[in-house]
Amino acid sequence: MSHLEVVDIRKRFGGLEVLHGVSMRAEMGRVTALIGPNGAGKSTLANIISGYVRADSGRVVFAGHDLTRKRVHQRAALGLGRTFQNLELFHGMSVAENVTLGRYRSARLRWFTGPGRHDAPAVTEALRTLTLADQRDQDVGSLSFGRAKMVEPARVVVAEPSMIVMDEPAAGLTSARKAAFGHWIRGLLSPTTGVVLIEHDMQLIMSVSDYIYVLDHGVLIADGTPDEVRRNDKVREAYLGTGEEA
Ligand SMILES: Nc1ncnc2c1ncn2[C@@H]1O[C@H](COP(=O)(O)OP(=O)(O)OP(=O)(O)O)[C@@H](O)[C@H]1O
Repeated sequence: MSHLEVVDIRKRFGGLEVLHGVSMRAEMGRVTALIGPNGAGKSTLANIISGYVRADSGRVVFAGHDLTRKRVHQRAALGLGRTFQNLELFHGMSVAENVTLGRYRSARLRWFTGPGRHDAPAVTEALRTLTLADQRDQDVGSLSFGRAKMVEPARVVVAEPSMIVMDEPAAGLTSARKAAFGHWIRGLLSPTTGVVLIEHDMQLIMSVSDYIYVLDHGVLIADGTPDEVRRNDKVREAYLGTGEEA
């Protein structure tokens, strides 16, 4: 009952049909990846799951709740977390302050976190596991790109979500940082926590994912284990068309 499911989602922006009836399912304790060439509709689907964009039709169901008509904060309160493709950090505030803001996204936790509680155990733990502990009091604006990229996932996990949708969290990272981040993602998993990962880096995807959905031009062209997807001819074709290898 506690999985995330999207059922027959359709979305059109003006004359452009971006999602043509997409269905997928993400289980707790697993990394479920959503991959596909540029413009395939991955971020649009993430926005529909988290409530930033409304689908034209179809349903989003999480932990037995129909989220389709629920607002972003209601979805967050039910345990749905989301990282964004573009860094949305508050310059002029410290790393710890930026991360602490994530606690306020969750109505469930609001009572436990007063202003100035940058030392909440969840904040300290997120900073430690994402190697930001030494930078906790620095202005986020002074961080290197690689470290700044870790602030958003830290901000999301401190809300203690049970399903975390990550939109290209590793884009632009060095391969060493990507590998460490993949390890961190696996460490998030538990019987009550799952991850949906949108990512272009095939090495990262193949190493961290339990199950993969492949979207191309708004249509799911394949799904399966990393091995099944790697061997799929339609997937190879979609990626070879963009010059990338599956
Ligand atoms: N708000 C919008 N208005 C109009 N068109 C949009 C809007 N958002 C997305 N699109 C279009 O929808 C299509 C899918 O975009 P989307 O960002 O979901 O793809 P994506 O798979 O996440 O791509 P990428 O991997 O490049 O991030 C693209 O053609 C994009 O231009």
